[in-house]
Amino acid sequence: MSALFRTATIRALERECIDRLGGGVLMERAAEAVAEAAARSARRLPRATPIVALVGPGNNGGDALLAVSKLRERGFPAHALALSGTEPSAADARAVWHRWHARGGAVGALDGLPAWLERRPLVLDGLFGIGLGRALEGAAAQAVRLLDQAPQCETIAIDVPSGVDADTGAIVGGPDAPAIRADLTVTMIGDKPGLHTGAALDHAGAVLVAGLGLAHETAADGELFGRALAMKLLRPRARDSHKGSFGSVLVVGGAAGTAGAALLAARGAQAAGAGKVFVAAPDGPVFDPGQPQLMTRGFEAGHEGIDAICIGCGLGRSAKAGDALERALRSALPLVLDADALNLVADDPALARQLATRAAPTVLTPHPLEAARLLGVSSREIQSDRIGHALALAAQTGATALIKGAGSVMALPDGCFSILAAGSPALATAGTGDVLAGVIAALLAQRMPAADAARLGAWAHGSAGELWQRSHPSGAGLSAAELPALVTSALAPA
Ligand SMILES: NC(=O)C1=CN([C@@H]2O[C@H](COP(=O)(O)OP(=O)(O)OC[C@H]3O[C@@H](n4cnc5c(N)ncnc54)[C@H](OP(=O)(O)O)[C@@H]3O)[C@@H](O)[C@H]2O)[C@@H](O)CC1
Ligand SMILES: Nc1ncnc2c1ncn2[C@@H]1O[C@H](COP(=O)(O)OP(=O)(O)O)[C@@H](O)[C@H]1O
Ligand SMILES: [K+]
Repeated sequence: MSALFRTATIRALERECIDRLGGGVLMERAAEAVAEAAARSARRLPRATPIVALVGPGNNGGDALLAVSKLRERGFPAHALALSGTEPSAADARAVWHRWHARGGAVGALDGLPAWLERRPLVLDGLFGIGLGRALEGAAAQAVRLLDQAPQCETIAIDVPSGVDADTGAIVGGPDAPAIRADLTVTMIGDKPGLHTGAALDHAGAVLVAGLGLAHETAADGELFGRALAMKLLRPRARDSHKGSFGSVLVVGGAAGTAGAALLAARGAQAAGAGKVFVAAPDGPVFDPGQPQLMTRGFEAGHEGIDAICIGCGLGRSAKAGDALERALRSALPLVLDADALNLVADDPALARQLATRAAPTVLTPHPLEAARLLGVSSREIQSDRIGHALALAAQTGATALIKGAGSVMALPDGCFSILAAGSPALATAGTGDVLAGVIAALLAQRMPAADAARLGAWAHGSAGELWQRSHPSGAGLSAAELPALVTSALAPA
């Protein structure tokens, strides 16, 4: 499934369903999905592994308590530890709470968790879901810290790992605030953007969507772009083709000291299938001894014969660089703006105006700090809402905006967004972004629309990182120069 739903949409779907079916039905289904997932995990774990559910004050806690009840009916040793000893205020959770107590069920206090952790339980996190309104504190925060020190305990988060914002993927209260680290998140009704980008990637684990019987694909707010969608965009190379069929990319960048950045972009362009690749560098021609087919162009030369421009990698911020950017923005060619091209735009309102009025396809590929400069905020603010800021950047510039980093986000000026479901921390090394800029330019040169080029390019790049990590499990040591060959593999039709 690829549809992503914001909390407000989930709430609307939930209300619609409750109006139709009455309260309690969705919680029944949600708890069944959690119990099923927990039973599957428990069967893999040593016999008699206890299951301990952390029960919060809202309906997330209701899901957890009802799941415990269902697991006990199936014979599993499941137990509940509640954040509060008083009945929940949320109606559905309160009904579950009363039924549980009426049947003589016991609920322990959350401060009993340390004794349970000695028995390596399977933990169900039902502290908070989409109703989390502020940072975890008190006993809930303490429980999360204890679990962090017990990584050997498998954890299943109910709906959202407690502490994670379901819309943004940021930790509520900031990067150092407490949040559950789950092995699996069973998320209700539909998938959530906040499970797939930024900090959430270290908290959600695998994501299992429990649709609860609601049909709602048309209500989606965004898209999770993975292999299935990527494969649909791939076209086989025509047999009757020649190098002119696949477009010519001009890479503008590679000033003295950072020539490699432009050469990496050029390698990326070639790896993604460009017919011809040219490099124009401000301080004289640059060469890639391993890639003799790359051609050079004078820095001031025009754009004749070029189908897409990739500008900014190692470009520097000289007056000459600014002039080249002005010429590229003025051209009617598809354009990728990366690195110093983005910094130049951030510093110069005239260039920013030119970008905003550009009609030809334009893709911006900022990392969070570059995005921050363009939007006049801090990179911490960008990371606190990567999707919101990608949308703001697309709206401000009229371009396709790709905010890179774990769970890259692509946004369009019309308000659509995609999260790229591919990537690896192996890519966190200098020069990998240059390769990506070249890859996207090559797809543009092959006449792919900007949104498709950005999504497919970023997906292939992320998948290349994953491919590398498969044979290098530590994820350390990838050199950007190795990446293009892996991008080519990722772009192979299934
Ligand atoms: N209704 C249904 O049928 C279905 C519901 N579903 C389930 O319901 C979940 C949503 O339930 P929910 O709206 O009750 O919110 P939830 O996340 O449990 O927390 C809200 C409570 O926490 C409190 N609170 C918040 N932050 C806090 C903090 N930092 N520290 C302390 N307290 C804090 C807040 O109190 P307040 O902010 O008012 O003080 C309130 O009491 C959803 O994620 C899914 O699991 C689905 O299964 C589908 C079917
Ligand atoms: N932890 C990570 N997880 C996934 N992708 C990452 C991670 N860190 C970096 N990347 C990817 O690596 C690339 C780095 O680009 P960038 O920061 O522009 O580097 P450079 O300018 O050195 O080329 C981006 O595509 C980014 O998405
Ligand atoms: K939870």
